Amino acid sequence: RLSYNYYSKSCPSFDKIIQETVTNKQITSPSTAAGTVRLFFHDCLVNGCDASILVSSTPFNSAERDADINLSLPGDAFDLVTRAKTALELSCPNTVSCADILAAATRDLVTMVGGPYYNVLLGRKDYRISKSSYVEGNLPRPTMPMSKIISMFAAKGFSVQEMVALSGAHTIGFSHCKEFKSNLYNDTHYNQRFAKALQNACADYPKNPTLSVFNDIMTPNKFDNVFFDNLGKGLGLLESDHGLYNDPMTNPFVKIYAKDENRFFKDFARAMEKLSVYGIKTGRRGEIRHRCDAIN
Ligand code: HEM
Ligand SMILES: [Ca+2]
Ligand SMILES: [Ca+2]
Repeated sequence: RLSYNYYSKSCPSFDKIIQETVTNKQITSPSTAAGTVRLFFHDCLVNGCDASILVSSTPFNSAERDADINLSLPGDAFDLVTRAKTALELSCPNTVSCADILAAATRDLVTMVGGPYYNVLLGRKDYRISKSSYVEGNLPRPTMPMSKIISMFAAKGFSVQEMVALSGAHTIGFSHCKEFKSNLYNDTHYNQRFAKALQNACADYPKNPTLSVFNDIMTPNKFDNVFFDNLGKGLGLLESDHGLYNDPMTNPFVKIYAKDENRFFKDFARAMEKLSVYGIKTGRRGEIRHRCDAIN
C-alpha cells in the first residue's frame, strides 16, 4: 500500500536525507535537475516507475539504460540516486526503494529550480527485470509525428493536456545536436535567426558529438512557462516541441500555458503526481534493492 508518510516509522529521516542530497548535488552540478527529471520520465514510461532504468547491464543482460535512447541520460542523475541510497542505507538499512528515491528526488529538484511542489506517494518496490529490448515503442522521439506521440501517451492513460503539461519539463535542460540538427535547414517553423544560431552552435557536431543546446534558450535553468512562449515564436528546439505548437490538438494547451504560469504549474504538478504512480510495483512484485544499479 502506498502512502505519503510510508517511511515515517521505518525511516523518519527519509525526507531530510533526500532533500540534503539533492541540494548538495544540484549546487555542485546544476545540470542534475534536468537530467534527473528526464531519467525519472524514462523510468516511468517503460513498465512503470520501478527503478528499472537504474540497473546496469551484465554479461548476461542488456539493461534498459543501454537502449540507444537512454545513452544520453547524464551520469549526474544516476550519481544523485546512488548518493541518496548510500546515505539512506546508513540511517535505515534495507528499507527505502530506489524507485521512491528517484520519485522524491525528482520532485525536490523541480521545486528547487523554481517549479511547483507536489506530493509524492511512497511505497514503490524496485523491479527485478530491466531489459533494453523493452524500451522501444515506449518512449517518444522528437522525429515522431504529434499524432504518434499523443497515442503513445494515451496508451498509458495520459490525456493530450497531460502530455503537453509534462512536456513543459523542456523548460530546463538541453539537447544534443543530433536530436534536432537534421530539420534545421528546411524546416520553416524555426525563427530564421535562431536556426542560424543553432547551425553555428552545432557546426562541429560531427567531430564533437557532445555538443548540445539549451531546450529553453530564454531561461534554460529556471522552471517556468517560458518554454511555451518560445514555441509560438519559432524558438522551440526539437521538432516535437514545434509540433506541440503546430498540431491543432496540442496548440490550445500551449497557448494557455504560455499565458498562465499558475495554470501550467497546477497541471504539471498534477500530471507529475499521476506519472509518479504509473505502473508501480508493490508487495512481492518487487524488492528493496541493496544497490540501485543491481538486482538483488
Ligand atoms: C513529448 C515527447 C518528448 C520527446 C520527443 C522528448 C525528447 C527529448 C530529447 C530528444 C531530449 C534531448 C536529450 C539529449 O540530447 O540529451 C530531451 C531532453 C529532456 N526531456 Fe524530453 N521529450 C519528451 C517529453 C518529455 C517529458 C514528458 C519530460 C518530463 C516530464 C521530459 C523531460 C526532459 C528533460 C528534463 C530534458 C533535458 C535533459 C537534460 O538536460 O539532461 N521530456 N527530451
Ligand atoms: Ca521502469
Ligand atoms: Ca525555463
